[in-house]
Amino acid sequence: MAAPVDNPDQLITSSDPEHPANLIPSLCAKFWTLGWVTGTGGGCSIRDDDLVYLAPSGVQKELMKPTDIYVLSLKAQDPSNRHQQLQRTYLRSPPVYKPSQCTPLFLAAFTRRNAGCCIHTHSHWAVLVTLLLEAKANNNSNSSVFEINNIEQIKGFGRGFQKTGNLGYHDTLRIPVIENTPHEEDLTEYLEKAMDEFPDTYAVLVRRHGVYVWGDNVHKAKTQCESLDYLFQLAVEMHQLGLPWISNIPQIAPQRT
Ligand SMILES: CSC[C@@H](O)[C@@H](O)C(=O)COP(=O)(O)O
Ligand SMILES: [Zn+2]
Repeated sequence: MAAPVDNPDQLITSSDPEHPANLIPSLCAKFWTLGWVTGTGGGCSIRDDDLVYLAPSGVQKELMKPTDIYVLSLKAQDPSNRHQQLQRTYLRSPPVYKPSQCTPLFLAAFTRRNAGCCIHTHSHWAVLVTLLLEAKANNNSNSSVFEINNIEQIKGFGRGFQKTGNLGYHDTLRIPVIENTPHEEDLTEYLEKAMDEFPDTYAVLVRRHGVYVWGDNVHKAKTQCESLDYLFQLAVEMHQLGLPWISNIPQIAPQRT
């Protein structure tokens, strides 16, 4: 169990706009304008070394203040109890809320991938891609993975956990899809299974729900989430035009004189 902090509010008080307690509200306000966290859905969590900063549950994510933020110690969590968030201990809790239902999913990204930030969106494009995959499955294709290649924005993704560099233009980006569950925290075991099966993925789609995207730090989580949303929108529009997501186009050798 983490030692109690003398003044818990110190953990969320800073004039630095990059402090997680300031950054979570400002990022969520930006994400709201993109339709990623409207109607209280979606959210974002940041890890700074051992400290994890989390939003409350069921609040308008774009109107949050630093004083609404929860803080917990990662190493103080009981791994056998990580899905039962009512028994989780927090270093700092706001007086009137419950912590986000997404907490165990964010913690999975922090503990299993050493992520520094995890974003959950309810983006229409993410949901539509999972619906298209579901519809395609009726035509005998695999509905549990989204695949796309030969699109420039794929270069916005890291190669994978503990690997250096980014994917290349001709690489295939693969994002696993898990089925939705009535309660958000029950997604955790399926998200963890998808992480095991796709060790290099930085995202997991949730059917008819949205997507979880993480990165080594806030910058990487945000830019990967933006790249992914761009690709999901493109994929939906490609489908409407009858264009395939996977194409076998020839690699052009660079002409250097
Ligand atoms: C519109 S309710 C959405 C929630 O059930 C959940 O999916 C979600 O993304 C946000 O959960 P929250 O507990 O408010 O952080
Ligand atoms: Zn959600």
